[in-house]
Order: sequence, then structure tokens, then C-alpha cells
Amino acid sequence: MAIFLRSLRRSSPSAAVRQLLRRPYTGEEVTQAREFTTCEGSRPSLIHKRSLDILHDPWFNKGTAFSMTERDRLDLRGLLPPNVVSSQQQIDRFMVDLKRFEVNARDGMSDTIALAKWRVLNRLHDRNEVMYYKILINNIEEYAPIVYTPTVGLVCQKYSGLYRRPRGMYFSAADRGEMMSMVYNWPADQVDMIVVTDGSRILGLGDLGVQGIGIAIGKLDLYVSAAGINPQRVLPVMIDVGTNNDNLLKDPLYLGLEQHRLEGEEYLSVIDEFMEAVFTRWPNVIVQFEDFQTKWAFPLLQRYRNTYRMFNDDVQGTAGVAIAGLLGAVRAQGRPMLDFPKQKIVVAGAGSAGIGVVDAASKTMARMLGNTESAFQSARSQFWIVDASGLITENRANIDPAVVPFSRKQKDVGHLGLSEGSSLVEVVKKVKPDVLLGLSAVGGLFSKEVLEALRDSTTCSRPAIFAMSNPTKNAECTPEEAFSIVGENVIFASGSPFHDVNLGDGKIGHSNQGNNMYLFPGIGLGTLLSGARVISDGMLQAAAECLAAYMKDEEVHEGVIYPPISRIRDITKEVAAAVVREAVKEDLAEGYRDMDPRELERLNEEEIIEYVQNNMWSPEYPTLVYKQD
Ligand SMILES: NC(=O)C1=CN([C@@H]2O[C@H](COP(=O)(O)OP(=O)(O)OC[C@H]3O[C@@H](n4cnc5c(N)ncnc54)[C@H](O)[C@@H]3O)[C@@H](O)[C@H]2O)C=CC1
Ligand SMILES: CC(=O)C(=O)O
Ligand SMILES: [Mg+2]
Repeated sequence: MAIFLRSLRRSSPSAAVRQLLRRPYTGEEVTQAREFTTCEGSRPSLIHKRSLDILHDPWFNKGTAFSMTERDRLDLRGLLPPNVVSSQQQIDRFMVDLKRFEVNARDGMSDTIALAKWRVLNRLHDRNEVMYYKILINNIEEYAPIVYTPTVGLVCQKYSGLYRRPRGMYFSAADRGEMMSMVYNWPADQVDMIVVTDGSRILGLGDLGVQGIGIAIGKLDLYVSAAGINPQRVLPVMIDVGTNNDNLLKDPLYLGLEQHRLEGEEYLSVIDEFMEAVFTRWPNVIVQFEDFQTKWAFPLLQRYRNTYRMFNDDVQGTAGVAIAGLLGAVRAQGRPMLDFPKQKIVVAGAGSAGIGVVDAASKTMARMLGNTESAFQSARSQFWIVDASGLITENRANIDPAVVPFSRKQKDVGHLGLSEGSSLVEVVKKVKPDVLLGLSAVGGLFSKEVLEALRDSTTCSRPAIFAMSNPTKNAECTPEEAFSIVGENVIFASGSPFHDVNLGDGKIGHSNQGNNMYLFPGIGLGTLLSGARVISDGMLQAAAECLAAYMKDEEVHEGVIYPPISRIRDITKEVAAAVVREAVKEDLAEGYRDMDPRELERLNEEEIIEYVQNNMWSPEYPTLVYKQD
């Protein structure tokens, strides 16, 4: 201790840093400041701690400045972002962030309050998890938009500046060959849920590199608050294989690997090594893939889904939520759900989310039509997909293999006056759709012209608009635009939350939040409690059907097709129970803890719900008792 205190007294800020602290901060200084010498040589401090205990100890913590050898020596590898920075760079980052915050506060930027709330909540998360989750659960409507979309998007964009304490694990391209041992640096012997991202497509914000860890943290906040997964058993993970975002590569604050993304076999070998490592240490863990760019989302899902307990939230979670909403829209039209295969659906966006939705929704239609080859054909013909290059037909050059089954035949669109590359507005005019669904990440794509085309062409009594892209500024349109242009009868859902619209005369235009948050927590919890070895299509379908059936007829007729977020814990419990039931039915359930598969099989519907409920963690302080090692 004495040695440590002596070294602390000696390490007062250098003159250069003192000068820097007194002056207003400019971007240029960041690079200049990197060259200042700050560290005096000092004798080593003896410590009796390892791993996270060091990072949580303000006397010893150096954060991102721990060198690679120290990280290895002190079991810190993987617990910090991969970029090792100097103590001066740490100060630079802090100062830039502080000054930015001051400027934003002075100029009153609208995002500032949301970011300030995030900081306050994040600090509480660092100090006291029970209190944090209690506040989150009790005020989920107010704080989900802070810890989740839209604010989490902003947080990811600014993460290198906002970064204070580490949360989760980082596996980087530089850790190849080390992951199997690094995984033991995580202090928990039991991990139930991992959310992993490679940061390549965070919400609709593109490649945010290592900063994408924020989305894994936000998703896991919902796992804890909605699904009651114990916060001590969740692990956010960032796989840093580089970034192709040149602004980040140029940013002196950037905390990730300063290289372009690995590609091909090199990329796959990193993800393979990560999967092997986590399933070796925690064989029962469930891994949710989040916000991987489309070119990897589908191949990775196919690569792992029959071997590991994993799913892709953007492909499979989004699909289920969209199916539930589409079925809700049919009900809102006053038609039976079995009329779903008659809906004409124009989808803007052919990425992981858009194609995930079309694939699953067309399978649901085909099932309703009898699951024959012609049923599949007929189901696929209900969808028109438009991407950045317009309508996708068989004549599309270099088409993604995942999109091929949904490309339209020229002979089927020619008679409508459409062809390869037709614009969204032309497609809407000619197809006269019942539903317009956006997963394009392009804010305002459903322009006045597109919405007027929908209004003027559709024959549907209650057309539906799903502006599902995130965060808020990427929504294809706002509810105000939808209700004012298309009409008061429209069904509206968006990925990020919007307020309901006052239509006058006491009428309300309901703004639903169509977000995979209504399914992924229940899919994870149901998989955990059933002990299913893999996550089958049937389990995902059961989750979607449960969500679709959750809303009452009166609600649906009013245009409310998804539950309010205040009911997320209840819907998650129901979804989890549906997933457990399906896993048992498909003979995939291997049980969980004391609940063996035979006993699980004997439970009736209510008992399964009770079983789920009893296994959901609630934020209450436990009694603590000291036990010597
Ligand atoms: N509400 C929800 O639960 C979810 C929403 N999303 C959102 O979906 C969006 C897309 O995600 P991914 O499919 O993974 O991204 P992606 O980047 O792979 O796909 C975007 C697609 O939109 C197309 N596009 C771009 N400009 C267009 C235009 N002008 N007209 C029509 N299409 C256009 C692109 O060609 C591409 O096919 C993101 O904003 C994401 O936040 C994703 C998952 C869940
Ligand atoms: C909600 C979500 O998963 C996304 O926008 O990517
Ligand atoms: Mg996502």
C-alpha cells in the first residue's frame, strides 16, 4: 500500500496536461497531445487481485492503458477493448467527450438529454445492478428508449468517447489462438445468454466496429428486464475483426482494432474459434447473433444453427415480430387470420431483416395453404421486394443467393408494367398492396409520393405500414405522415417508438412498436428453460404465433397490433412458455436444472407458464453471508 501511495503522489498531471485542461479543447490537440510524455518510471505496485477485480478497483485500474503483457499477466485479456492506448490518449478521450457534452448542453441538441440519461443509468448499472434493473423494469416505457433503440444507436456511435468502465468481453482478430483460455477470464461460472455482434451493421447506422458492443449490452438489458434472465449470467460480446468505417479508423479516440475487416476464411476462423471457446466453457449457453451485416448473417446462421444453441435476432426474431404484426393487420381488417395468404405485401429492403421476414412470412402463408409446392409458389408470389436498385426480378445481376427464391419472374410482373429495377413508387402504384413494409434503413423512404400511391391504389379497407428501420431517424415514415396521407384507418408500426397521433374528435392513431424486442427475450428464455439443444423453426414459429394471439380483438380493431412495452415482461413469459411447449413437442427439450425432460412433458399449459414465471429473476436484494474460500 505504501508503495502504491508513494507512486500516486508522484503521478500528478504533467504541465502539458495541466495546460490542456485549462484551455478549450479542439480536435487537433488530440493528435498533438498523443506525443506528450506523461508516465514517469515507477516501481511496481504489488497487488493481490486479478481480472475484473482490478478493473473495478480505482487504485489499480488503468483501463484501456493496460499493455498486452499486463493483460495476459493479470487475466485481463478480453475484458477490455483491443486497442491499447497511452494514459495521455485516455485523457484525450475523456476531455473530448467532456467538451462535446458541454457544447451539446449549451447548444441544446435534442440528443443531449437522452445521452445524459444514458450516462446516469450506466453509472448506476456499474454501481448496483439490482437497483438499476428495478428502475428499468418499473419504468420500462420511459427507459427502454434510452438503453435500447433509439438512444443505444447514438451511444454506439459515440462509444469510444463515452467508454468508462468495461462491460462484457472483447474477442479480436489479434486474439486468434487465445480464445479458449481467454474465455476463462470472465468471472462467472454460469452464463445463460450471450449477445454477440461484430459491429458490422448496428441498427441502421452501418459499420460501427468495436463500438457496436453497445447494442449487445442494450439487448441484454432487455433479457434481464423482460425475460428475467439473471444479470450475473449474461455476457455481451464484441468480436472485433476490424472496421471498414474509415471515419472510425481515422478517429484518434477509436478503441477497436485499427485495420480493415477480415474477410472470407480468416473471418470465419475467428467466429468459429469464439463459438468453440464459449460452448466449451459454458455448454448450455445460448448465443444470440446481433447486427451482423447481411453477407455474414445468413451464412453464419446456417453454419451454426444445427450444432449450437444459437439464433440470429435480425433474421429470425424480426421475422416473427413481423409475422405477428401482419396477422394482426389481417385481423384489424376484420378478416380471419386464414386470409393472410391473400395479402399483397411490398417489402422495401432485401437485407438480413427484409429477407428474413419474407422467408418466414411466406412459409407461414404456405403452411396455411397446405405446405405443397404450389402453396409455396403461391405464397412467394404475394411478395414484391424492392431494394436500393429497385424491384428485384430474375434479371437482377449478382443477386444474393438468399434473395433468389423471392425474385419475381419477368412474366409475372411484365403484365403490370413492371420490370427489373422498377421504383418503389411504381411498384406500389401497380401492385396495389395491402401492406408496405420497410426494412431498408433509409429514413423517409416512404415519401409523400409513395404514401399517396398507396392511398390511391390500395383496395384494402385498412392498409398497413410497417416502418421498421432503426433508430428513429431511419424510420421509413412517421405515424403522422402515415395517418395524414394514407388515412385514419391505416395500421402503423415502427421499429423505434413514436407517440400515438391525435386524429381529432377524440380519435387516436395508434403507433405500434414493431421491434424484435417482443420476441428475442422469450425465445432465449424458452430455449433456456426447455433445455432445447438447438432452436428450431417450429420454436420460432410458436413464438410468433403466441405474440400474434396475445392481442385481444378489441385492441386489434383499434389498430393496436403489438402490446405496449409496459407489458413486455408478461408477453415474454407467454412467448417463453410457447417456446418450451414446442421444444417438448418436437422432442428437443432436455430439461433445465431440476426439471428433467419427462417431468417437463407432463406439465400442462398453466404449469408451464408457472414454471417460466418461477424461473424469472426479479430485482430484489438477496441476503449476503460471508464465506471463506
Ligand atoms: N424493427 C426491428 O425489429 C428490426 C429492424 N431492423 C432494421 O432493418 C434495417 C435493415 O437491416 P438489414 O436488413 O440487416 O440491413 P441491410 O443493410 O443488409 O439491408 C438494407 C436493405 O435496404 C435496401 N435499400 C437501401 N436503400 C433502399 C432504397 N432507397 N429503397 C429500397 N431499399 C433500399 C438495401 O439495398 C438492402 O437490401 C436496419 O435499419 C435495422 O435497424 C433490423 C432488425 C430488426
Ligand atoms: C432492432 C434490431 O435488432 C435492429 O434494428 O437491428
Ligand atoms: Mg439488430
